[in-house]
Amino acid sequence: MTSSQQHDPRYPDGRIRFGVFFQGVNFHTIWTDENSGSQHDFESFRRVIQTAERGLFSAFFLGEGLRLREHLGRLHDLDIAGRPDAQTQLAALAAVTERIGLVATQNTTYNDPADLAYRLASLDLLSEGRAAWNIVTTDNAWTGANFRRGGYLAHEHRYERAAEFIDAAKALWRAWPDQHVDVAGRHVTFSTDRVLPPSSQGRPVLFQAGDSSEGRDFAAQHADVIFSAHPGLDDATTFAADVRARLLRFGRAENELAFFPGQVIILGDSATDAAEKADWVRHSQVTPQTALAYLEQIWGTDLSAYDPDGPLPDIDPVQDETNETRGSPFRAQKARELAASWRAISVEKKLSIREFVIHLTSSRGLIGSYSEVADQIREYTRRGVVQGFNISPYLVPSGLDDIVNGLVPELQERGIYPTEYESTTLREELGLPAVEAAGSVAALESA
Ligand SMILES: Cc1cc2nc3c(=O)[nH]c(=O)nc-3n(C[C@H](O)[C@H](O)[C@H](O)COP(=O)(O)O)c2cc1C
Repeated sequence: MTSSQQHDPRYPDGRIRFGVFFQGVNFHTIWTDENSGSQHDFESFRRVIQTAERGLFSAFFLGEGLRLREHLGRLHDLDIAGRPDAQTQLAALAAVTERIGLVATQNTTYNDPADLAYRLASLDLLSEGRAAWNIVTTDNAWTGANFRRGGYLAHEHRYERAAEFIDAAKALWRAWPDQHVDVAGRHVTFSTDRVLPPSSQGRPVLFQAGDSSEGRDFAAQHADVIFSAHPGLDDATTFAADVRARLLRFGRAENELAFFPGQVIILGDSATDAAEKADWVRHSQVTPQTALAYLEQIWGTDLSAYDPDGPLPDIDPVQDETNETRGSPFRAQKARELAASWRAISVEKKLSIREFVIHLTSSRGLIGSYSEVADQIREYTRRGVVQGFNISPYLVPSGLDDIVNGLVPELQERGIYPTEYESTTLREELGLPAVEAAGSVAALESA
């Protein structure tokens, strides 16, 4: 493709789509701001989703965080303090919207496929073809502690189970009107009938979020959309090339999988205005206590005696897994290495604990005036490396207002954003291929 081309020919409509993303457990949303709503109130989510729909967003997307982060008996100060169950919330939101997609993140490690497939099919049917499932394998034992099977699965077994799980769910979704499904795999075993007809989009759209080689293979084999943590232009380009090579290996076309990285967008009337806002956002997200809690995930020990405006701790992490922050994705043996590299960066850049955590967690994002950010987004559509951004608002419920009121019109003027909803189902809205008709496969043989 030459730079004179308007967009990548593999994606003829050349448009970007937006989703709005609520992280599972995080300190991204500034719930402490006086203009923020409550993370329990329907009203917060109603306002966000209706603003997103006014801005023609493709999807409202919930991450899954079934436990709060806890370290040495203390909860993280800015983590959201629990949120209503995803499918209940999305079912309620389906009733106050008409076109926007509804995405629930649900893990394959602790759920059971017949039950989850049924619940997702219910949301899909009741929302008239707007449901999607973001498939994750979830890497921590603390989530497992919520479930009867408990515990934790090693990485390779998580993806082995995920593959059986998705095959079983797809078999159930196809088994209409009157087919019986028997599954007898290593991880998944059940015998049941499908009880619901397919929705107008056939089955829920499948997103996937997992970044390891196994995770990328899983997406290349099974997903319709990959939700990535690679939002920067160059990073997104390298990531897309890697995953497209995998798609070809699994016999799928390069454009059969849409790329939707998470993204942060901070807008201002001028570049300076946006930079000032970004600075305020980052200092609001990373409070002194959050900065210490962030380091405690790696150091594995109480750092409350350290000054957040002083240097990083010169002690080594306590390499005892029982001290790990519950929910931390880091394994203890990597902590010492990571701590040494963080210390080196902070010394080189002369950063205090708090400034270092801000530096580490804020390297991403599209920040600028409305027209600058619209031009940056045009570059993504030219390269064809992302088909959408899953935008995390830093304020709820007002965080999408400037995007919908100011950025969307700029993108529409450039011809790179929809000007209306063109379809009634999420699958069509995202330009994804149709799924095979229900009833086409009798049953899944033992996996
Ligand atoms: C962009 C992105 C978003 C994710 N969101 C969630 C989430 O909301 N809930 C969750 O339990 N795991 C989430 N995960 C983590 C995955 O479940 C997975 O456990 C983790 O990435 C490890 O898998 P991997 O080794 O393939 O990367 C997310 C991962 C990525 C890359």
